[in-house]
Amino acid sequence: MRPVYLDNNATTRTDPAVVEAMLPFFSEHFGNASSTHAFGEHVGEALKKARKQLQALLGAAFDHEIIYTSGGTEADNAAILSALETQEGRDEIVTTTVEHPAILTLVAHLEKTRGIKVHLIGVDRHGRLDLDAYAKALSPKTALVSVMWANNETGTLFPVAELAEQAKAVGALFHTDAVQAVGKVAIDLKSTAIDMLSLSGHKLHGPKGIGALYVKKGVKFRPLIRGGHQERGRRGGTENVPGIIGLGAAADLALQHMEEERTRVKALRDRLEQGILQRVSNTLLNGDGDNRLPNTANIAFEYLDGEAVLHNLNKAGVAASTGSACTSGSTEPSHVLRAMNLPATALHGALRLSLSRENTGEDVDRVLEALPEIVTRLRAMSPAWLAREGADGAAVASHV
Ligand SMILES: Cc1ncc(COP(=O)(O)O)c(C=O)c1O
Repeated sequence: MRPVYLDNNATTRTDPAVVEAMLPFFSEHFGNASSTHAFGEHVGEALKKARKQLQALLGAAFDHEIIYTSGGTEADNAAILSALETQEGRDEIVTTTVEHPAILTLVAHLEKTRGIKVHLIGVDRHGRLDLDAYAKALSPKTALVSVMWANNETGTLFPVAELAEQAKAVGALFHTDAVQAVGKVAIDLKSTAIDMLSLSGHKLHGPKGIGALYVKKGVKFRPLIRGGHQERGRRGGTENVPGIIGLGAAADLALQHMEEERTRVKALRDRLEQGILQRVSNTLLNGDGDNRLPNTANIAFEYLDGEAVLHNLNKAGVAASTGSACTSGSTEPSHVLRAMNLPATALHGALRLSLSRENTGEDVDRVLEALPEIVTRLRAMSPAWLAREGADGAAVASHV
């Protein structure tokens, strides 16, 4: 049976059209864009086109606002470290408890090694940001605010445009990790106060190992990687030409399909989610019901271990995740779900199903067929579930 892939927030399949666009740049057009001969010139032209394609997806005012990086993690690191250098006299960072480790690991390191004060803003039960705490944390000492556009585990969207306005009012720079949002939601950076934005090719059907940092015109930037004059001196090193061409092609496809795919994928996701919630008892939907990426469903099965559900789903030919790819395999509950204060009964039982434009109604049917039976079987073997049934039975008996 054809495997069903529902782990698109971890990574997506590179679109065949993207691969096709990249291929000539490994062999036929192998030149270095810095070279002045014909081999290099052709590459230079192709890179310019790719930059325009990404600019269009982001709604950036200028194509030189884009700096290519090796992915989302590098873009996040470059943004934070640059802001600390350029924002003289300011030594505080405001971010959230639910960021990706690409942000959280770095800010913890900066706190420890450089004495930077980090304000971690919390979220509520539905993953919504504590806006009062955010407003209170901002001050003339804030160098940078970094708040993700969309959460990788729950898909919850943060109101980044408004948050950026508030940051601007205190003179802080505003960065957003939009790795999960780019290609899935409409973005028009020229109409926002967002100063910097990170993205990653492999989350939007582009290749792995390529990403970008958008830096608004006029915002000072200090390179993370110093070297040659590539990227206008803002990121040294010979360009990953096939990767950049692939990212451009992926951006172009995302823009072409976004409207139509967003509606179709959301309808599939909603049917999947509702189907699970109706068929399986003691399930919790994690994340902001309305304000969410159209492709992400995060559901916790009480009294179960998400890893066991995942393992059984894998055996049924369905690939999904229990949380972020970087932390799966560890038995620790996700930091995002912990920050959301999930009940202890559900904390270990989360399953993330993330769709893409490649999924079909048949994929949804396959999960809806397999999952309820898996949960019933695992619960029948779960001491916690059986103890709960006993406890509920006792409660009903005493009530009667
Ligand atoms: C929200 C978020 N930020 C950053 C990253 C890291 O991106 P990359 O894999 O390109 O380094 C990821 C990838 O999982 C992500 O989901």
